[in-house]
This record gives sequence, C-alpha cells and structure tokens, in this order.
Amino acid sequence: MHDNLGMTMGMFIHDEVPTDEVERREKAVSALADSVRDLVDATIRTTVADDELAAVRAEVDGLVARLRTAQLPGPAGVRYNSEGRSWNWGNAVVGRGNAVAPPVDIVHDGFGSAYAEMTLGAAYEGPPGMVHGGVSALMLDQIMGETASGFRRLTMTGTLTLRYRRPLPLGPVRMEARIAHEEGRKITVEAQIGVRGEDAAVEATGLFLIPSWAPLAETEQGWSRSAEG
Ligand SMILES: CCCCCCCCCCCCCCCC(=O)SCCNC(=O)CCNC(=O)[C@H](O)C(C)(C)COP(=O)(O)OP(=O)(O)OC[C@H]1O[C@@H](n2cnc3c(N)ncnc32)[C@H](O)[C@@H]1OP(=O)(O)O
Repeated sequence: MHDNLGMTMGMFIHDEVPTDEVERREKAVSALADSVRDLVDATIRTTVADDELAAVRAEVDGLVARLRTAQLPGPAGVRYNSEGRSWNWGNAVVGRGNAVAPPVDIVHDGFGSAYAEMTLGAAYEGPPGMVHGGVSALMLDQIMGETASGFRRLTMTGTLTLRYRRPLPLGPVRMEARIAHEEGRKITVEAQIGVRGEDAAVEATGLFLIPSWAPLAETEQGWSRSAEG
C-alpha cells in the first residue's frame, strides 16, 4: 500500500497576511531571537555565582510567561500568502524566530547552486572547541534541501551520506551545495562545510526526493525563497 506518512501539500499553511505586515513582524521576531541566542551563549559561558543564576532564572521565567500569554497551539509551520511571500520562522536552521537555529542566510547563486557563511559559537560544540557533527549534518541538510528545491518544487531528504574528513573549529564557517544529478523525482546534491579557504571538513552527498504526493514543479505558486519543506 502506498503510504505518504501523513504529509501532504495541504500542510503548508495559506495565511493571508499582507507581505509588509509579514516583514514587519519578521523583523521583530528576528530581533527577539537574536537576543535569546545571546542568552543561550551567555548561559553556557557565564561564571556568575549560583544565587545570581537563580535570580536570572526567575527573570527569564517571567519573560517566558509573558510570551506565552498569546501563542500558537503548535509549531510555527510553513506559511505563505497569495503575494508569493512565505515564512518559516520555526525552521531549525533558517527560522527567523528560532534562537536554536544559527543565524544563517543561504544565498542561491543561480538554480542548483547555493552557499552560506555563518558563525557557529559555543551552542554548537561537540568535541572541545569543535562543531558538533550533528550540527554540520543539520546545516548541510538544509542547504542541500534548498538547493534541490530551488524554491520551485518541494523536496525532502531521502538519503544523506556524510564524510567527516577533519574536525571543524567553532567560529566562522562556509558551506556550499550544488545539484550533481537529477532524474525524475530524484535529485542528487553534493555539498561541503569547512573553514573558508581551507579544505572541506565535512563532505556530503544527498538524494532528495520530490514526494509522489507533490507536484513535480510548483513555479506557478511563485513561493519566495524563504519557503521551507
Ligand atoms: C511547493 C513549492 C516549493 C516550496 C518548498 C520549498 C522547500 C525548499 C526547502 C527545503 C529545505 C528543507 C531542508 C530540510 C529537509 C528535510 O529535513 S526533509 C525531512 C527529512 N526527510 C523526511 O522526513 C523524508 C521521510 N520520507 C518520506 O516522506 C518518503 O519516504 C519520501 C522520501 C517522500 C519518498 O516517498 P515517496 O515519494 O512515496 O517515494 P516512493 O514511491 O517510496 O519511492 C520513489 C523512489 O524513490 C526511492 N526512495 C524512496 N525513499 C528513499 C530514500 N529514503 N532514499 C533513497 N531513495 C528513496 C524509491 O526506491 C523509489 O525509487 P524507484 O523505485 O522509483 O527507482
């Protein structure tokens, strides 16, 4: 029996918020996420006394309670309006409202090719002073998925293969992805992440699939590049 695992195109939420309002809200949400990201870094690195930690915690709990006075019943989802603007503020890599996501701007330099530069700080540590291998995989999955999709079609990760060639130090990093091959609903993407100007730390190959329940191309929908699957 064919099983689409419960996911359909209908899970992308049509939300008729005017684009200028989306952009105003996005700025405000991003600014808060930036501050919360700073809070995460400070929480990891602080050496203040225990009673000061407890006092800060009480204030943070108060802030959480204020935000919860009005909130969505579940995750943010992927939304779009009929002007072609889409937004995905909860996405784990590029979500503008997600303080867990490193602040990443993926640049698409033509269909089938993309790159991004970002700084991965203390919150992304695995081996001492190094980027966690799962974080590299996460970042690569996102840029590879976006590259496969090109925001023209919906793609999902089928198989991701990673080769960790050398440890990646925390700090500024660069990743790149390009479509290597494409046949029907199957798109092979190659990518890498590393210190800019140095040999790749992690190399990746991924098979991305346009699900059988999704159209082969969605260009007529005109979704902007901030849409995510
Ligand atoms: C709307 C407008 C656009 C806007 C939108 C833009 C979005 C742009 C941003 C995206 C950026 C997101 C970046 C994060 C990307 C994730 O994180 S996606 C989340 C992780 N991945 C998943 O959850 C996928 C889970 N798996 C599934 O949902 C389903 O198994 C799949 C992958 C959709 C495939 O299901 P299906 O379409 O029903 O395919 P199926 O008929 O089973 O198989 C078709 C063919 O593919 C092969 N195949 C199936 N599964 C696999 C697999 N896992 N590996 C290898 N081959 C496979 C089959 O063997 C078969 O091959 P052939 O026999 O035809 O040769």
